[in-house]
Amino acid sequence: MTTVIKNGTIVTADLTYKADVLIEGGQIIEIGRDLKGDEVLDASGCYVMPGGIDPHTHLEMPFMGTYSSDDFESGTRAALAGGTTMVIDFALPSPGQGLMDALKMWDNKSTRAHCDYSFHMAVTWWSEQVFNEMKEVVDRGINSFKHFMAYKGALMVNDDELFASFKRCAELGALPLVHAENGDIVAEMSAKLLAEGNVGPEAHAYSRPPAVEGEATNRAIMIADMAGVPLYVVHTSCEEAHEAIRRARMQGKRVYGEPLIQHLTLDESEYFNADWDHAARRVMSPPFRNKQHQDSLWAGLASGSLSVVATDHCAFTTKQKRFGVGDFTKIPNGTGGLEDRMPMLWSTGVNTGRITMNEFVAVTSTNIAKIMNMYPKKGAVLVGADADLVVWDPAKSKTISASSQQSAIDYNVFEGKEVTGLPRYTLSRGVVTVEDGTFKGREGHGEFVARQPGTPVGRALSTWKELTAPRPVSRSGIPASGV
Ligand SMILES: NC(=O)NCCC(=O)O
Ligand SMILES: [Zn+2]
Ligand SMILES: [Zn+2]
Repeated sequence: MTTVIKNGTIVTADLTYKADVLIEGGQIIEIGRDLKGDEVLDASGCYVMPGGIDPHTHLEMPFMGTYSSDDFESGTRAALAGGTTMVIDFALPSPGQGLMDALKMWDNKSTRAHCDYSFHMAVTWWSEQVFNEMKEVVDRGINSFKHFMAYKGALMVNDDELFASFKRCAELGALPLVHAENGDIVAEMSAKLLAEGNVGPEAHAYSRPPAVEGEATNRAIMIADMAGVPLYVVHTSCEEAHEAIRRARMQGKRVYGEPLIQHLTLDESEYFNADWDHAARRVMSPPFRNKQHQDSLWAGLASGSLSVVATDHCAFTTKQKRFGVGDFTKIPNGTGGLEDRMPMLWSTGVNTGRITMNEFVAVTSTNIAKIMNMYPKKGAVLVGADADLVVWDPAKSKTISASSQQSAIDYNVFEGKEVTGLPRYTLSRGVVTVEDGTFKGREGHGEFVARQPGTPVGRALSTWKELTAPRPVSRSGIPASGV
């Protein structure tokens, strides 16, 4: 059985051209003019693009005394509805728990996925066991390790642990990721704010100013440089963090920055809303920033100093958010966005001229596939690639509303936003999962995507670090040992 996508314009990270796409066995088998297939999908007036890849989700994650409410079923359903065909979720060992043990838990949760998925492994504590298990994790096809520099007393790791883990990543050809906020300072500022009676959700933003993120981002970059490993900074939200990434990249350091669609399009005024629920629903770390920071992030996407756009989808219901009434530090941190990332970025980025269509494909899919080492299986419209595709109708509009969303939560942080640019079809390995807003996917269709260690960039950096490593100077006459 073959499927052909006809009459569309293919848009990749570097090309825009008219051609049909023929699919068989879940893969693209031919790209050309006047192709024929058993099933025909009409893409007239549409762009045919690699499906989105969200490199940062937390589905059914235990966090702050509860679990995020979207699991692999509702989360990946939401993803496909918005044109995202793959997610990379975080396997999160609790401190003291083995990595392989945590991985088993994530293997179990993910059996319900509608679309393909992969995992990052979090390093939430450090020991010989963690050191050893990192190799087993890599052998299982997980080549990226996340470190929290925030959430003191819970997930946070210190600089010595970061350095040890980053060096291990370098040895294994893996990529370290960081949540870059100075957790010590956040803890102290939070305690002071609470003591002064600043208990509402707005105090969450006061407790995590841009300097907290800029400092940690710069520190992580320098530690990664000393460990000789590339670095991926998740949810880059402000100029201070972007500035550290930009400077590092201009110095030749291999650093990637990941803004979220939330930080690009929503600002700190949300926290000053008179409705407690409205503000608390938007509590996430780092918090939303002002317009100047948003402009910085957009400029980073246009200039290439920031590499990808994610969601950090970690959705809590209003009831869960209310755990923090009277104490903002107890509001579960996180927001949703899986269904809205692609339409929101297209509407606020491509339709406004802030980024091109090709840049859109790069930051939502292709760059992610390359950085995470699964290109061109994912993130490409090429013969042999998986047929994870979105047929994108640039004229189709809707108003975002919780009442019509796939996510399990009872609100949407983008409520009321008008978007123009939506999927006509979303295909997961050749199977139509969404057609004109109707979900047709199948629970359990999603497969784990193994990612090998050793990206070209990681290998180049290792070669350079080895070439420039400190070496003893050989001198005649004086024995090196001093004897
Ligand atoms: N970002 C956030 O507030 N929640 C999810 C966990 C994390 O990524 O820090
Ligand atoms: Zn984080
Ligand atoms: Zn996250």
